[in-house]
Amino acid sequence: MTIKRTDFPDNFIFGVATSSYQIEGATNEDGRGDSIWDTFCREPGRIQDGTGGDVACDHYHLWPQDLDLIQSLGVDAYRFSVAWPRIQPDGKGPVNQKGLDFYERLVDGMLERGLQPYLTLYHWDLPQTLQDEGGWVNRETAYRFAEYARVVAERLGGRVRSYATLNEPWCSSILSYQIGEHAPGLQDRRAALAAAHHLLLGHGEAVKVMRDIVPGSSLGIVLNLQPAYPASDREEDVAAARFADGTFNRWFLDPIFRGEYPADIWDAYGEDVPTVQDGDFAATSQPIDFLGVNYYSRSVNGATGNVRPSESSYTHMGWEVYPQGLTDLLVRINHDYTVPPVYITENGAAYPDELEGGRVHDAQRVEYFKAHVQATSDAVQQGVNVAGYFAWSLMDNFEWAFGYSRRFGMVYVDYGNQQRILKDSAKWYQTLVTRQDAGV
Ligand SMILES: OC[C@@H]1[C@@H](O)[C@H](O)[C@@H](O)c2[nH]c(CCc3ccccc3)c[n+]21
Repeated sequence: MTIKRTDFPDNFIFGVATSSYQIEGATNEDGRGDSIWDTFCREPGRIQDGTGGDVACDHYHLWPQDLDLIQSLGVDAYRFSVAWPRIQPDGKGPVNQKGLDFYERLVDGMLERGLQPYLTLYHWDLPQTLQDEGGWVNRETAYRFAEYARVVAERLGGRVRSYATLNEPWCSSILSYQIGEHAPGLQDRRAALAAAHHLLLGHGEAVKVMRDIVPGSSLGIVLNLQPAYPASDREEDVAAARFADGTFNRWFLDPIFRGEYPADIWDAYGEDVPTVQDGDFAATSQPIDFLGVNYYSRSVNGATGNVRPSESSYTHMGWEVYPQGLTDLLVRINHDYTVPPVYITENGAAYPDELEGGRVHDAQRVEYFKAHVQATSDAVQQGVNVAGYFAWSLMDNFEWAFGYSRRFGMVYVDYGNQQRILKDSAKWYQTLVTRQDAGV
């Protein structure tokens, strides 16, 4: 039975998602300051294809046509992010009015087209000047973030009703300061855990500030959550899965929804645990109006490392296609935590798309979306309050350390001429969200 729009509540939101650094380009235009990703991309070897976000999808100039494209898909909402370095080129102090003007025009463009703006304040493009002072490892950055949030909310508050503070603090801390694959590319677990704490503190401080400026708006945070399954029921495999669940998921869910770090992981981290000051957990765990969940895949954990089930299929990122993991994850967080309405703020897959006669037959991506939209519906049927689903991504874009070598878009981007071409998956999504028979 093919999933249909009517399998969801009438007020369920379907959308598409992007982020500033991945699509905008124009990195030196209208007063924008350097971000840590501009710096990172200039460091040889950091990006697989040696590229950066200087041009990307040239969305900074092509945004009217891109909003037309989004509107043509028939979606209800558009999840985008604001580039902090466009708003405060030095990360603090003077505000760049041209940067605010751009996002004001962009948001007005969404509203004129009947698209609900879902704004993310921080999707990884930290102003370089703040990194020069320690970045998220420096507790002060949390307060600079709250000041930035104030500036954005004061300008856009009358138009935007939904704000996510952070996109994936796990990526902005562990992947960036411990694993080192993302900017600023450090490998220091103590630094990473300090960064994670200050990101969550910044989230809390920003929510506090925004409650007064945009009363009645929906404030939340977006987490990448990855359900962890033991490779077998052997004790050491079960322990490995619990540790993975702890470092990936509970290390962020607990301070937000319980006002504490999980004790098992806190103990495992030993000397590397962050300095927690009085009042920090009151900030990190203050009430929010939604939780954004970015889901792509699961992990299967064994005592000697992750396992790749041979019977599964894998995306171009090497991630297992496992839609059941989305249902399991949503049911689990709904059971283990007192959560507000949940949005799937990102879900999608990269495949090596081929442009053939002006079309892209991305059958695997269509199947991926069908299965995961179905998995979302299954969670709703099991009582989880899921309020929306955003496909990652609207269009192919800069895929961080993979550069342009991975295509996640439901719309193909020919970077040679910046043409946008709807893939079959965009057409499938259009039939789903516009309630036509999803006969495809
Ligand atoms: O990789 C695809 C997308 C990125 O383009 C988005 O900017 C970012 O929000 C995003 N997050 C994830 C999941 C993060 C993850 C990290 C480590 C392991 C598995 C998944 C996938 N994506």
